[in-house]
Amino acid sequence: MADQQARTGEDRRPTQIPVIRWEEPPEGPVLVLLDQTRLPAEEVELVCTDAPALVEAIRSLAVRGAPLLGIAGAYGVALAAARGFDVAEAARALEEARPTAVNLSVGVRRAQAAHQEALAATGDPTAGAVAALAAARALHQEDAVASTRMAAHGLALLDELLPGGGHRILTHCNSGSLVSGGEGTAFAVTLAAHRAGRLRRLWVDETRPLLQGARLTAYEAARSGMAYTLLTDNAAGSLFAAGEVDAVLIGADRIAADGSVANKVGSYPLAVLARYHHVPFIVVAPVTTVDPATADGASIEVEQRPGFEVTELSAPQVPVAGAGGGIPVAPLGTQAYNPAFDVTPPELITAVVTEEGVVSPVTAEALAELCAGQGRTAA
Ligand SMILES: CSC[C@H]1O[C@H](OP(=O)(O)O)[C@H](O)[C@@H]1O
Repeated sequence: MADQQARTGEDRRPTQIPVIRWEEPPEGPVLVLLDQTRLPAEEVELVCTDAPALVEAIRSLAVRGAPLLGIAGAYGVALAAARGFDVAEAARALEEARPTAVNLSVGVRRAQAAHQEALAATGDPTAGAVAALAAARALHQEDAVASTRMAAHGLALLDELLPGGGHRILTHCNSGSLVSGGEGTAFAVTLAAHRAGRLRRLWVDETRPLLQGARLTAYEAARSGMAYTLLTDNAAGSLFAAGEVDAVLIGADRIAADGSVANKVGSYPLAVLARYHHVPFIVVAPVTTVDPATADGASIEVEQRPGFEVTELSAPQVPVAGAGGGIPVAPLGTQAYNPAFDVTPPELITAVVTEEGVVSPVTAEALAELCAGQGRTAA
């Protein structure tokens, strides 16, 4: 059935994509971002010289994905400090740019704390700026290491749950290098399975409305050479019914203290399908995505995005047509419901894979122990 549609990647470029970098040209430090709204058609870089520009890049999803938002937020604080802007104001604006991914505030607060500590110790704004940049670089590097470790833990879990190899993995949204300082979270596990010769196929949900799957995961899968097949979000159910899915792997934007997981909208229905069809549903995320201060799923703020993202098909090269500049696919004036995320309860999650290991079953106690190991508690 699907074999003839299976693609083997045509592009052999490195799988590690330079999504973010700090540069110090003569005119002053800048943050350079790969503009993910232009992918896969164009690889265009954005140059941010201040926090407001970075806030806009975050809001438009030019830079996106929980771990990368944390890294970008930390660099944003460093940029404000290095250019002499109000660091507290920049930190506040960055944290408020998108509410659901906890990593954003974790990254911002880590760089801001480093800045404040150095400034208090020396009274020297340059020392503060240097400390904020060091914190951002450290977070960037830590995330790369975490990505490698999550990939190893995740592959070992797949091999344990699915003996015999030839894994057929379904993923939703995008969780590769485009969300990470390394090769990503859930996608990094599929990459590890591919390199080990144990990935039979990656099923890629297109992930309406912004198509992170079709535009970004397919882009990353093609670069890796793995066999992958794109599908509409609506087609996932029939794949489960046909017995074509061995496991679901997704990322996360915030994991509450009770184990509830906020991830791209469409993740919760996949968890229900996986439970009904007795398929493992695996969340892959760094420990920084676990938020001890958010008690449960109902406490997670789910970002509501503009309706035009649903009522229009947008593409950079499309001349302005609808309110959002895209091609209307609904009558003008149509109201749309557009939550960016949904929440999956812990009882539907087989395991959470982090750089510290696998949590299964997903319990508040196990997550609390994980966070305590990194000195992060609800207080
Ligand atoms: C592994 S973090 C990636 C995570 O972020 C995505 O959201 P967005 O594209 O809106 O930033 C999605 O929830 C992914 O699972």
